Amino acid sequence: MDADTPTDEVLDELFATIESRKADLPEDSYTTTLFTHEKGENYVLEKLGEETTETILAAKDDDREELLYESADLVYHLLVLLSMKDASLDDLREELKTRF
Ligand SMILES: N=c1c2ncn([C@@H]3O[C@H](COP(=O)(O)OP(=O)(O)OP(=O)(O)O)[C@@H](O)[C@H]3O)c2ncn1[C@@H]1O[C@H](COP(=O)(O)O)[C@@H](O)[C@H]1O
Repeated sequence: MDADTPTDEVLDELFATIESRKADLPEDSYTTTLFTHEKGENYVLEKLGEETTETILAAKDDDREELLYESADLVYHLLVLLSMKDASLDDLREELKTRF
């Protein structure tokens, strides 16, 4: 993924990168540390809890910049969790579509 990626493709690119890290487990990757952590998926669940709290605090502070930053952290960790559980971004899209 790079800065030239069209905005509407960012989530797909990010999810593809996460899937690639899951397959290859390169050493210098934060995503790899999530897939290989000694606490297993519990570590990602903890991170999701932390990022959720930080997102809520940013909203309560009316800090738009921080809200977007923490929301991005939250979405990234959620996508890692979906990948870890062998669910995909398309599965998420399908679920959302059933609610239209
Ligand atoms: N989108 C992300 C992304 N969002 C958050 N993070 C990491 O998630 C961690 C968040 O944990 P913390 O909140 O503890 O981080 P922190 O900076 O100490 O604290 P805060 O200021 O965020 O509260 C940080 O280490 C961030 O770098 C991410 N790490 C990777 N990605 C994407 O994943 C791709 C692959 O990354 P690697 O696996 O590292 O190659 C990258 O190209 C990015 O596109």
